[in-house]
Amino acid sequence: MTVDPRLTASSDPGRMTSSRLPILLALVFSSLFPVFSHSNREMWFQDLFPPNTCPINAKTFYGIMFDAGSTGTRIHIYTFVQKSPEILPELEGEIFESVKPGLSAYADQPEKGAESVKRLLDMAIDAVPPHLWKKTPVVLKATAGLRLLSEEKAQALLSEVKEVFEESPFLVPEDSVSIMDGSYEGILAWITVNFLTGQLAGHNQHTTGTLDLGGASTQITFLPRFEETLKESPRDFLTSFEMFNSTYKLYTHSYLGFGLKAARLATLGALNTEVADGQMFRSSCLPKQLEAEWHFGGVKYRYGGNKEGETGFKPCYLEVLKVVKGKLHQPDEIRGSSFYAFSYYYDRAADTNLIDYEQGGVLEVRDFERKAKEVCDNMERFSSASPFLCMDLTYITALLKEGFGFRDNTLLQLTKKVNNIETSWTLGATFHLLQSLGITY
Ligand SMILES: Nc1nc2c(ncn2[C@@H]2O[C@H](COP(=O)(O)OP(=O)(O)O)[C@@H](O)[C@H]2O)c(=O)[nH]1
Ligand SMILES: [Ca+2]
Repeated sequence: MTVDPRLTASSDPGRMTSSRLPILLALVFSSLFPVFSHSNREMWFQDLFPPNTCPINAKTFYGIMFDAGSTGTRIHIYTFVQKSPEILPELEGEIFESVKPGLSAYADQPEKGAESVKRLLDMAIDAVPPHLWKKTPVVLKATAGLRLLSEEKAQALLSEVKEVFEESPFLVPEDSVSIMDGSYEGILAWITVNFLTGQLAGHNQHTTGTLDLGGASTQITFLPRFEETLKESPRDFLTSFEMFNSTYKLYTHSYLGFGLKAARLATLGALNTEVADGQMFRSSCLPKQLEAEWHFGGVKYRYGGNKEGETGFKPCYLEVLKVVKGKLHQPDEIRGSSFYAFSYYYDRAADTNLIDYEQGGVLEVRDFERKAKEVCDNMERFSSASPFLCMDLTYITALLKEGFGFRDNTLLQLTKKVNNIETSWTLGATFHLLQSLGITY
């Protein structure tokens, strides 16, 4: 088990990152927790402090959310602070840590998988003060990696994790360990991003759509502005979701098997096939002389370059096109909009210096294509980073253009953190959890 440096490099593991969004949170919590309790536990030394600064009145509460992704497991420990009964709570910060590989890699050793969760949960023991353990909910939601496993193997992993939770001192709600429905993954990430950018406060909302590219699945979510989109979209792509006293009618879909790593297998012709012993999968998107092995979802694959045949962007694009062309719904409305994009969109853009690793940045769709051409047509120069770099960039280009139907000049805001909080569905999920438990002081 190793710590994923890309996820932790900027997140300063184990240390609290602070993000105060008082006005926004005031609005959020007033609707999240409509019955607001006004405590009157007065202390003799309250008079020594100016109003609202008395430390004894500051109440802190926590929410622990695990993201069991296909490539790694992550813990997000959120802290909320209510400084006085008169002021509404603030999102104080997040502690974030991750481990690799993901739970699905332990399909045949569920106890070992649960152990990786336990190690992360130990961080929460240190982060949350003992007197709040019992009031702090802990939840794990698994995504595409577990969706792709057999029901039996997935359940074995989930029940081992449940045991770890039950042995912990935290509050374990019903259904605390589960596989999340793909549509929630998109909705909750959309809630996180639009909450962190302040778009969910007030009525004049200019929300932004979100694009998440995981290892095994990919999500697109936005708030449709045109009647046409509502009429033309498949019914199961439209979901009503209530949060912060508003109802959002969102367009969202999770495409299973279209995550970056699943797409590698699909391009190699190895997805959903019985892999024969010693079978070799070749692609024009890989360096000519390459021959190697790759483990994904508990299966070993042998792959390599087109020794004799063509390599480079053109043949690679044609290969990748087969994976996406005609497979995704293309809502007209998104062609002219801009989107927030994170996860592997961010990682690959940062790997190739299209954006700064810490700051992120704004790109056009065509920037990914330009970079894909540069890498694929000079494979020797780039293959030391990852032999899959050409395939990944070409897939991202094809997914955006031919899959979703974005224009060359569609703007993508590549973001890993907003106000020091990870742009992950986990914050949206924590709001939902706190709302359902009615946790408030
Ligand atoms: N910065 C950041 N990146 C994340 C987080 N969660 C997942 N990722 C990224 O998501 C990608 C992997 O997707 P993963 O969640 O394992 O696969 P999925 O199960 O298909 O969604 C990688 O690019 C990770 O860096 C997070 O909380 N913060
Ligand atoms: Ca994910």
